Amino acid sequence: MSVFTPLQRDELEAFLAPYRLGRLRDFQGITAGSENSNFFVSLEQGEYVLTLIERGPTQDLPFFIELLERLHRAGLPVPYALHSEDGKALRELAGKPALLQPRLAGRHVIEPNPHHCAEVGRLLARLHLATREQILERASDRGLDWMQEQGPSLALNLPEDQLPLLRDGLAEIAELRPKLVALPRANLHADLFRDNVLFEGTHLTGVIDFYNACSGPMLYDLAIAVNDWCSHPNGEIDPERSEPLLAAYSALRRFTPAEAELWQPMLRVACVRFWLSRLIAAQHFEGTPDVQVKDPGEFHRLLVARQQPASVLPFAF
Ligand SMILES: Nc1ncnc2c1ncn2[C@@H]1O[C@H](COP(=O)(O)OP(=O)(O)O)[C@@H](O)[C@H]1O
Ligand SMILES: N[C@@H](CCOP(=O)(O)O)C(=O)O
Repeated sequence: MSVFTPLQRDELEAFLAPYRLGRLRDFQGITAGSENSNFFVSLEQGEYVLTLIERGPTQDLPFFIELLERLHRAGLPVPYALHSEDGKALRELAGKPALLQPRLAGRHVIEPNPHHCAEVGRLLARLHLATREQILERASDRGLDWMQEQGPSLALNLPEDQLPLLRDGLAEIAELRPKLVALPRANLHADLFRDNVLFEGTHLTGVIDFYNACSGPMLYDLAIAVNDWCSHPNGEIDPERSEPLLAAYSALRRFTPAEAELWQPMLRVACVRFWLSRLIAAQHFEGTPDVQVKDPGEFHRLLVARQQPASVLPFAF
């Protein structure tokens, strides 16, 4: 999104003082993103990102802080909350929960090639391996139950010809639910889209926006990533990108036969999840200045394409 909560220089200076990072040189709101208000903050001692949390239950913020701290300690290129001089990682600014994090280098890649995709596969495997032995439990607030709750009312506003697809998607989720939740679990990013990853060349330098992170089946993270990183504009999966992503992942963690069996349905579950959340965002924010609204139709196209077998999980090697 965008900046939902504008900041004045003097209130920002007062907020930053306890980090002891020198004087404020400059700051600017970040227009990318869709959930929170983010600002690039330039201080004498370096470059930072300030996030004001705009959505979601604030009782979950310690989860995000602990997860990122753990991933940072495991050597993953993630932001993590800096502590002020009185030891606080989570503070408040303009009435919102606020975090100050180091600014990661790199840029978003809009048209990824097979090398970028392999990096994304490796990163996901590292994230899962770093957490699966000691999972920090958090149910997604946009998980399977949420889809079943939201789907029917959102369906009411869909064009007639899109309805059956959503209805069938929700029915499949209900039917497969016991199998999906029994898949191998870890902590998930659960939103690993291109606009949440930074690259320098083909080297992955940062993963951001962990506010959908949760515990759940690792395969779901793969499905979310493949849908976004490896799809043609018509929604079909491009094997030249999906195969390197899945191969790089499985070189670090082998897929199980149950994961291979559920791969196609999981790709559809991930389509339904983001189709619904984009429909909600479009309802709330369409036409609002400075707010980026992503096209729900993209996930309709992807879900249409995922009705045919789309890609194979390399579980055998
Ligand atoms: N730690 C960071 N380092 C560098 N850039 C960042 C960092 N955090 C956020 N950004 C920038 O801010 C933008 C929005 O951040 P994001 O977390 O995706 O927002 P939202 O929570 O609103 O979806 C990103 O696209 C990226 O350009
Ligand atoms: N990356 C998603 C937006 C994040 O999902 P949300 O449920 O937190 O809005 C997208 O591209 O739709």
